[in-house]
Amino acid sequence: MTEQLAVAVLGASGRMGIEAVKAVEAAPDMKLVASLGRNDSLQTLLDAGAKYIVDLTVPDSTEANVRFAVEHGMHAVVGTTGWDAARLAALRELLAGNPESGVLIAPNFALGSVLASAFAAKASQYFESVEIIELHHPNKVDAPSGTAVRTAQLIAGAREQAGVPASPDATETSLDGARGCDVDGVRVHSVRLRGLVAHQEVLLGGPGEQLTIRHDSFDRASFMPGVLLGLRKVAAHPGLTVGLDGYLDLGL
Ligand SMILES: NC(=O)C1=CN([C@@H]2O[C@H](COP(=O)(O)OP(=O)(O)OC[C@H]3O[C@@H](n4cnc5c(N)ncnc54)[C@H](O)[C@@H]3O)[C@@H](O)[C@H]2O)C=CC1
Ligand SMILES: O=C(O)C1=N[C@H](C(=O)O)C[C@H](O)C1
Repeated sequence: MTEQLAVAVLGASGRMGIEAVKAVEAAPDMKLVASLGRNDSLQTLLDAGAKYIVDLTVPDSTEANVRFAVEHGMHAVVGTTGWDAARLAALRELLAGNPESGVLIAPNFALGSVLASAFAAKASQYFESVEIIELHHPNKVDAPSGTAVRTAQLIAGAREQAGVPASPDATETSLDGARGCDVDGVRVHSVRLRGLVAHQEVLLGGPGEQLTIRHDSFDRASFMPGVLLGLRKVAAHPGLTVGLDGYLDLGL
């Protein structure tokens, strides 16, 4: 039998961390060597012999955690939000000096969500208007969601490449926030509602028609196959990969 992957979960007491601990423990090709909470020292990773980390913490912590992992020769699978362009650029630079390590920053681990974002980007080249509505549980600390930001960036890139002009919008006066926020020219609206987990709709409008591409995560179990896939693939992809689609052959 091949050697088991020595995995540490950071944020292990959180909503996602609890699921990830269970998923790694149940995976025959993995061994959970450490589970870290907010007050645990990163030194624990070295003492436990971790070779892979799964980061499911908070935007304020994730950058330092990944930096530590890379500087100590580990691979990192990261679901935490907050990886803006400046943070990604700093990480790329760090990885250039540590070329053995692989890092996956995955805004969403659910396969359906990854597909929905890719389909939306493709479809957005053929519609005049596009807007995103993301809907989440009310305990979420960041808005808009990382998934919505990523989806908007993919859409903006696809439309720019296809030469599609900005979505029409005649708004002259509005209350603050009424038109959501602007991510690379795409309007994103955030809903926080008790009972929800993680959901997103991309609305695409053309003359006399609308296409809606919707994905729903009803349970955090939906994210676990993607976490395990990321762990199995990350070492074979040194450097930085943004989006689980980087490990999939979507052919879109
Ligand atoms: N990529 C994906 O598919 C998904 C990503 N997320 C993202 O994952 C992150 C976590 O989400 P939840 O589990 O819902 O949040 P949560 O708030 O339930 O859990 C975060 C946990 O991290 C802990 N923590 C904070 N700093 C830490 C540190 N330095 N070391 C270790 N633990 C630390 C907190 O005490 C807390 O227990 C968020 O950024 C969320 O947006 C959530 C769901 C899916
Ligand atoms: O906080 C969450 O719950 C989620 N966070 C990620 C995001 O911000 O996109 C992924 C998923 O939407 C759930």
